[in-house]
Amino acid sequence: MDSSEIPPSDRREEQPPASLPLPAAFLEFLGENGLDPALYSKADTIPRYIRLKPGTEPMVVTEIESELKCDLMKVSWLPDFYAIPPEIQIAGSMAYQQGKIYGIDAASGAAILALDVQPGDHVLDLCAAPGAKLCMLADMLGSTGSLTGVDVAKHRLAACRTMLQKYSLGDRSRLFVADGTSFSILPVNSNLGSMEAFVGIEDNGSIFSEWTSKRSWKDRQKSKKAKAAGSPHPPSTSEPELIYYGKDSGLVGLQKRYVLRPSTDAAACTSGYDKVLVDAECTHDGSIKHIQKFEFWGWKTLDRRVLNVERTGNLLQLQLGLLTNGFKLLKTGGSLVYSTCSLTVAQNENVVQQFLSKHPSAELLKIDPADSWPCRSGGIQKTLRTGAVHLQRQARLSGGDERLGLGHGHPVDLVGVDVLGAEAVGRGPVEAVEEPGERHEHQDHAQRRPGALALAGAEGQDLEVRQVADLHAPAVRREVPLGAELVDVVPDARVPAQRVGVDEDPRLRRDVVAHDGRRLE
Ligand SMILES: C[S@@+](CC[C@H](N)C(=O)[O-])C[C@H]1O[C@@H](n2cnc3c(N)ncnc32)[C@H](O)[C@@H]1O
Repeated sequence: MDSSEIPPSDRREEQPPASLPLPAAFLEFLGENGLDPALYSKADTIPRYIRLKPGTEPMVVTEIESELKCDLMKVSWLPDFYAIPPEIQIAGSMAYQQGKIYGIDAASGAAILALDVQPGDHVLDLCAAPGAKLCMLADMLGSTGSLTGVDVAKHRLAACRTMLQKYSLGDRSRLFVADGTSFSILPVNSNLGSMEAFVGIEDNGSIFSEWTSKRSWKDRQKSKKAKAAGSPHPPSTSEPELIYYGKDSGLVGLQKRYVLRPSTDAAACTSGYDKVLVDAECTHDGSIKHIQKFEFWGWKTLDRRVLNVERTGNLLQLQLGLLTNGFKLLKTGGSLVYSTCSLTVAQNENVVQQFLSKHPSAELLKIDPADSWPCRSGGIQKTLRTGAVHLQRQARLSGGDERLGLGHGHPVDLVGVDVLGAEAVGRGPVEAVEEPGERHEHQDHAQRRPGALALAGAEGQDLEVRQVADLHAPAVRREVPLGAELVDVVPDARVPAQRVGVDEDPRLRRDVVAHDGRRLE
C-alpha cells in the first residue's frame, strides 16, 4: 500500500490509539507471564526503524530526511539503521519505492548481526516471511554463499520474493514453501563429490533453467484440475515447493531431483548450512504495535489467535520443532540464532532449555558484539533481553554431531538480544498486513500443511501484500492487462505482475492485489 495515496482522513483512522483498553484475557495472559501491561501504552514513543541499503551514498540521508520531513537518527550499534518518529510513513517516499530503504526493527537487526554471516556462508532462514530479516541476510551475504528462505505460508513467502526482487537481493537466494519442522533440503554446492552425477545434460523439464514467474504447463494443469474439482487451491502435499531461485543460487543446470532430495542427518553434519535463523512463530506479545492492531481486528481475535490455550500449547511444540530441525540442518561447527517477538519465558528460555536438555552437543556461545548493544541479561546465562519495550532473543547454537556419536560438544550461544528503547516490531511501512481474508489463508494453510499453525499475526514488517478491497474500499476495479503468469487468476484489482509492490501468487484466492487500487485509475 502506498500510504501517500491514502487520503489523510483514512490515515488518521489507521493510527491506533496510544494507550489501549486491554481486554481481561490479555491482562491475564500478561499476569501469568509476569509481564507489565504498561508496556502497551508506550507505542507512541517507540521509534520506527529503517535500514538503508548498504552502499547508499551518505548524501542520500539528507535527501531522505527532506523527503520524509524528519531527522534520521543513526543507530550507532547497528550498521545502516536509522530511527525515525513512529508516525512517519515511508511507503510513499521515493527512497522506499526506489528500494533505497526498508522498514526493519532494531531488534531484528540485532538478531541478524548475532548470526555473524560471513562471505561464502550457506544461510537458512527457517521462518522467513514476510522477509525483512531475509533481506538483511541477503545483504550481509554479498556476492558469495547462498540464502535459503523457508516458510509454511505461501502467500507470505511470495511477499519475500517480491522484496528480494525489489531490493535486487535475490540472486543467491531460493525460497521454499515448506514446513520448517521437517524441511530437509541442503544447500547446493555443498556436496560436490556427488554433484557431477546430477548436472543435467538434456533439459526435459527435470533440469532447472533460469527462474521465471511464468507458471509451468504442469502447474497450470494442476490448478485447472483443482478448480474443476471445486477447490480454489491445488491439492496440497507436504513436499517442499520451490517458488523462487535467483540466477546465482547454483540451481540452474542442475537436476531437480538432486536439488530437491531430502537429506540424511549424516549428510547435514558435513554439508549442512553454516548459519540458521529460526525466527519462530510466536504470540507476538512483544510487538506492542502488533498488539495494538487487535484494537481494529477485534479483541476476540486476540483471544482466539494469541491466548487460546490449545494454540499456545501447540505453539510451544512448534517452536521446539523448528529449533530442533534448524539445528539438525546445521553443519558441524555451524551456528543458529533462535528468536521470537514474544516476551514470555515459555516461548524463549524454556524452549531453548528444553532443546538443550535433549541435545548435549549444543552449547551456548557468547555473542561478543552484544557487549556494546543496549541489552540486559535474560533468564539463562548468556541470554539478553531488552528493557521495557521489546524483546527479541537469539539462541546461537553450534552444529552438533551427536548423530554421529562423536559426543564432543561445540560452543553454542544463546543470546537474548534485547534492545533497550528499540521499537517493538511494529507496523511496517506498507501498512497493515493481516486482513480478514489473509487470516483465512493462514488458517486454511495451517490445515493443509502439517506442522503449520494458524498465525497469531505477521510481525507487521515490510509485507507488501494486502487486500485493498478490505482495507480501503471502495477500491477501483478497473482491469489492466495481466502478465502471462497470471492467466487463470481472478484478482480483486488487476495489475501486471512485474510491477513493484504486487504480490502475485497465482494459486491463492487472494490472487493479485495492487498496493492501492486507486493507482489503477
Ligand atoms: C515471526 S514470523 C517471521 C518473520 C520473518 N523472519 C521476518 O523477519 O520477516 C514467523 C513466520 O513463521 C511462519 N511459520 C509458522 N509455522 C511454520 C512452520 N511450521 N514452518 C515454517 N514456517 C512457519 C509463519 O508463516 C510466519 O511467517
